[in-house]
Amino acid sequence: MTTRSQLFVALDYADAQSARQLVNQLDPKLCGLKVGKELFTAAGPDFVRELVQSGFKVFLDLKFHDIPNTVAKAVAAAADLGVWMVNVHAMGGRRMLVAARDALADREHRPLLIAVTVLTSMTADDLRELGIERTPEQHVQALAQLAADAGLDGVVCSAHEAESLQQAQGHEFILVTPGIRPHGSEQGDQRRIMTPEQAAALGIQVLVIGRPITQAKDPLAALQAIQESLTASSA
Ligand SMILES: O=C(O)c1cc(=O)[nH]c(=O)n1[C@@H]1O[C@H](COP(=O)(O)O)[C@@H](O)[C@H]1O
Repeated sequence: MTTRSQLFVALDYADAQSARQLVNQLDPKLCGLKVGKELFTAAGPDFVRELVQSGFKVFLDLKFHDIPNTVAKAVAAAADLGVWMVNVHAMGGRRMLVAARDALADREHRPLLIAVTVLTSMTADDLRELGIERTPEQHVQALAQLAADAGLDGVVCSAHEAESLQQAQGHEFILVTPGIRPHGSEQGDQRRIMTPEQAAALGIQVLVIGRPITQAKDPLAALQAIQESLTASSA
């Protein structure tokens, strides 16, 4: 293998000002930035443009899940913001995924298009309650196959599913794994978790980490410590 994993910090802050306090200390060479539902709802597209203009790779994590026409228009609007990656829910189904892919085709700037499979906060029991009898691993596999068939660039999954997905889809298919928890950090609402070192050793392309950095006393030091441990473990 191994692809060097890129670290994306989940900027799950209540407003642009709080996010800026961390971003202003960061260098685009150190990490990418993920803007999710909380910050986007509060700070809007202008803040996303600001991050893009500062040179950061931005993952716009709005997990679009709607009828095909609506999702196609939404991913096109995301592309107009200049983001590096955007995601949709694989559970939106094949026609929605294909509509999203087609909306980005032939664009001068085409963000990577990634499908969320089974949220990293979910367990087999949660799936069963929804009437899904597959294990998370089986359901992730099936949804990843759907995403690959629809021509998407990769999936969001937990690091636990990485090896089986790499076997099924090859190493070009992009794996984005949240639920990353440095040793000793709090699990919170995440369920299918792994340490950054273990996830990086699997050759996962994008590791998403939020609270272990953003809730740390010194977020920059927490991020640097993770980066250093990744460098040390890959040496
Ligand atoms: O698409 C995502 O980014 C995502 C998918 C998923 O299955 N699980 C998941 O945690 N996320 C996001 O990844 C981030 C994880 O943050 P922490 O749990 O604080 O590290 C959050 O912003 C979530 O919204």
